[in-house]
Amino acid sequence: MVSVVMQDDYYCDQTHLPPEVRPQQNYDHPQAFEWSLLVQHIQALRNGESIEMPEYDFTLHNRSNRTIPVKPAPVIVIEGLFALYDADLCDMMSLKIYVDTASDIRFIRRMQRDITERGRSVESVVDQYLETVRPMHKQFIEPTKRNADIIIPHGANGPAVDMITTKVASVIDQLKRG
Ligand SMILES: Nc1ncnc2c1ncn2[C@@H]1O[C@H](COP(=O)(O)OP(=O)(O)O)[C@@H](O)[C@H]1O
Ligand SMILES: Nc1ccn([C@@H]2O[C@H](COP(=O)(O)O)[C@@H](O)[C@H]2O)c(=O)n1
Repeated sequence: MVSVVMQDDYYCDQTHLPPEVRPQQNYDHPQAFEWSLLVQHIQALRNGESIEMPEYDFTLHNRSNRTIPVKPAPVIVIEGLFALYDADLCDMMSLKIYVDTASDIRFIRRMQRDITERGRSVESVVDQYLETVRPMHKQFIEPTKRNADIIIPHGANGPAVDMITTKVASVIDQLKRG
């Protein structure tokens, strides 16, 4: 019923870069992503074709050598920091949602996640946050709020989820009626 495409998995392949250089890249700039492949994959899913989504390994700062098969479905969810950035992708969306969360909460979650799941140190998370994550958020992510149909404050909450569920059900209903 739902195909989920994670934008993180479309970070550019960095096999050409020496491993010691990879951690220094700016991963919060739009150029860090392979947009053409993401757009191509969304178009394929919309045309009823399956895709092989790349798989990204944050511990290696590179794509893994596996892919994730994604089947087409009536609902396609694109989730990620830059989900509302690209105009071509936004044009294909029936519902655009920006989930807002306070910056201190984001930072705490990121610190815990990057250390437990992505092989990072406290120092590297703090350095990266100050050098790229924070300024790029202000420059590129925050403005994409303007592209949203719905802005959810304070993370997911019951009434917002109910509204989204109702809207998605109505889009599916319209599709069924043709
Ligand atoms: N609503 C929430 N309440 C508590 N912790 C959360 C919530 N959402 C995400 N987290 C935690 O924050 C961290 C980052 O979540 P993740 O899904 O990786 O975020 P991102 O949106 O950046 O991909 C994870 O450890 C996750 O468990
Ligand atoms: N090699 C990489 C690639 C990306 N990042 C950071 O991940 C963040 C996006 O992932 P979410 O799951 O939080 O959406 C982004 O802010 C990048 O800085 C990284 O650290 N290393």
